Amino acid sequence: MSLLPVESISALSRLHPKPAQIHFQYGTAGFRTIASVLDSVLFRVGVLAGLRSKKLDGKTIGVMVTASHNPEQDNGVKLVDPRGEMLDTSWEIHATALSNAQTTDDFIRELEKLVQALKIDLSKPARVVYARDTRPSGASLVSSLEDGIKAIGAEGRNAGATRETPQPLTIDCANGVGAPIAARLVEYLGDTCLWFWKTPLNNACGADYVKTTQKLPPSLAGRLQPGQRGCSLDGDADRLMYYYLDDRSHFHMLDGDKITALVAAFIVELVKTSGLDSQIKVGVVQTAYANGASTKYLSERLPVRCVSTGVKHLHHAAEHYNIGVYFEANGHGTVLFSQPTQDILASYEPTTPAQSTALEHLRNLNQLINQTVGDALSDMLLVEVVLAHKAYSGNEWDSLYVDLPNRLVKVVVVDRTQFKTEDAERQLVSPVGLQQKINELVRRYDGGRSFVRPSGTEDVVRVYAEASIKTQADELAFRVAGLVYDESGGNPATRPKEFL
Ligand SMILES: CC(=O)N[C@H]1[C@@H](OP(=O)(O)O)O[C@H](CO)[C@@H](O)[C@@H]1O
Ligand SMILES: [Mg+2]
Repeated sequence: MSLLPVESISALSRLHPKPAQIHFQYGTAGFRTIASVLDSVLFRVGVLAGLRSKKLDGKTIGVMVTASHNPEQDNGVKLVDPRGEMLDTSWEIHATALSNAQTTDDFIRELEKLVQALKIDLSKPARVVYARDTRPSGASLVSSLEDGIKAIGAEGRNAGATRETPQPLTIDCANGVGAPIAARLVEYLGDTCLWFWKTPLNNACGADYVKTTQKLPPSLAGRLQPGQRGCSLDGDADRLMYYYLDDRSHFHMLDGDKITALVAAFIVELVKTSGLDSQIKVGVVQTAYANGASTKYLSERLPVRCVSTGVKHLHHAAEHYNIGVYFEANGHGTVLFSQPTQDILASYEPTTPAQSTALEHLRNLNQLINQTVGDALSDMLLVEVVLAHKAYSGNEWDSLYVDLPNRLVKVVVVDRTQFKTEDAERQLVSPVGLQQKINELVRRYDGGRSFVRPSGTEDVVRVYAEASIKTQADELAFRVAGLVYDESGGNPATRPKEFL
């Protein structure tokens, strides 16, 4: 049987001496008093939480540092048992006794008595999760608590690491139909949440500008601060692109693939936590234009299907899942909850507080998301909700996976109808033999992937290429573009000079 780690407890306990002549009491809602006298209490609560967890075979004990509605100069701490209920009342007396031991030696003696009386097996693991409210005294009290958790050798997790007050989201609607609506949204949310920036109509702004140039709309330069999130809608407000500037003011784009990853991972987590994972299957639909790194990230977490370009294909495929998430890389998309899934969410009875919270979040998402595709403002609210829940900054969101370098090239050909594809547009079947030549090229590039398809909206053929480094992605794209041009009877005199 392990012994109490007396040395580590003594050493750390001396850093948190009990003030003389104060009697503490674990009351209705734990210890609560003027914050300036609570240092030793927090340390000792950390040790006690570890012991309680060991007594319960390593189940997680919660510690909340708060004085609720009391004045700012007060603070307090309460313990929470593994299922979210308040500390078993039979332990309150131990908390009171430990908190009133005058010296470190007295404290150790009290601990030894407790371990013996309750037959606590000290070799068991211990886990403590903690958080605090917004009181100015909270940070230092949490660090006293952390010393206590450390002293007893428990594993601690700070669940209250709050996202620093996020800067407002700046929204560029390309001065299109989203603009008057966004202006009204600011009236509701206030300009601490949202800034609406009037940009010129579809001129060097909007989702398409951001996606194709991978640059900040010039009209936002100097406005968007490092770390701040921005987003651009297109003129008819059915596409959404996010971005942020890092500490060195470098621009980072968060496109439809990043939105899919953020939202799908969040929904999968909620379904699992709610206990509904055997009944509700979440899936993703992408097109061949989805970045290969996003497909890899998503495939490790949930089923992913690839379909032909265009929301009509994505939407119908998403309907086959219980919850289907789809965004084209260029920012069109939504999330669909099937009717049977909505019924399950309405009638399901959770059995734990964690299940109940996750269920509530799923019900709210079902309400928030406009499941009729084409509402970028609803998509924007969805992204903001997930970021707030995960306490993610743009940078953390961006780090879910690292995009593979890629290049999209348009090729003007004599007759684009001769280009025919299969396998969700990833294989050319006509002109005959061209796909094989593309495959031979792709094989020469590390992480290479390329496909060719006729555009359904412009008189061009599109070439997409990816590779593990940017120069190689560009080179592969221009080689394939050259091949497409030559093989489809392009005039050598007008061959674009960048084609290889
Ligand atoms: C590579 C690309 O961005 N293609 C776009 C574009 O289709 P094309 O068939 O590639 O022209 O316009 C569609 C309609 O807006 C959009 O759904 C699709 O994502
Ligand atoms: Mg549009």
